[in-house]
Amino acid sequence: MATDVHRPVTPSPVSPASPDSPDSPETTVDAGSAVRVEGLSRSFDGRPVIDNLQLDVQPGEFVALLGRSGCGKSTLLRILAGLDRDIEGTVLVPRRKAVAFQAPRLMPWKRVWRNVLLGLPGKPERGVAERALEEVGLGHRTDAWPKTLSGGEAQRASLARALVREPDLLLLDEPFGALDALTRITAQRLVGELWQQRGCAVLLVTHDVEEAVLLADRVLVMDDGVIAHETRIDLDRPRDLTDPRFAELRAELLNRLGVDESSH
Ligand SMILES: Nc1ncnc2c1ncn2[C@@H]1O[C@H](COP(=O)(O)OP(=O)(O)OP(=O)(O)O)[C@@H](O)[C@H]1O
Repeated sequence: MATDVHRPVTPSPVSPASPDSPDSPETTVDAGSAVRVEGLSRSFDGRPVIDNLQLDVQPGEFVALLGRSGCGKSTLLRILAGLDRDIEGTVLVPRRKAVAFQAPRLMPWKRVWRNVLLGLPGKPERGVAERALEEVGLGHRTDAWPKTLSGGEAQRASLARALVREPDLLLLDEPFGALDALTRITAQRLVGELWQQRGCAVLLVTHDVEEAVLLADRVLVMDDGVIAHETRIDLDRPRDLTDPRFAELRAELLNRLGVDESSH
């Protein structure tokens, strides 16, 4: 079980008053959490999108985040990634974190391996990128230009770029959203395997209830600016989509999301 794999986590705060800094007095969260969010609020133009939200993610835990469009999932993810600091409340995350978005965001003028190393501190060697690309099954495209990659390959390159950071927390914002159904299944399987091998915590934002039940230890539903519901996925891995319990959990979550299954 991946939850047995616990990496040491050095939580670091993300807040307006204290950007990532080991000296911050807010670095007092116990190392038993990969993410700790307390009283988080974020407004846009006076309209609260996140409103006094609490969240805890354990080291090595795979958490999926569902919620209707516009409920604030990506906003929460961006805050956890440290990309949005205009917040109230406390956010503690490990220093080693990485994010992958729905759009792979590769620099077209850099070869794939250089994209993978982009933004890494120091002078990482090509071999670091090669190993990560091998891990995601893209070793044969190390020297390719991004524009020659398929959608699925570009998404793998984006994942490799996240993995070279050796994250304790991997933040995924609908990483499979733009992929065709078959490529998506392969990519989901890959993420599940990488997570089990790496033992990092994952927070996956998705619209796909089945994907959430397939991959996550725990599925959260966001509504009205808070985590309104959570479902623990008590299924062994690898998960069997034909298991009646799988269907039950899927139905429960669809119900929470206000989706009528009969019209699905
Ligand atoms: N920079 C911004 N300025 C103003 N409003 C914003 C900004 N970013 C997000 N919002 C608003 O905040 C709300 C939440 O957006 P967010 O992208 O977090 O939703 P989401 O749940 O990820 O949606 P989706 O599932 O459609 O991707 C939306 O109403 C959006 O318009």
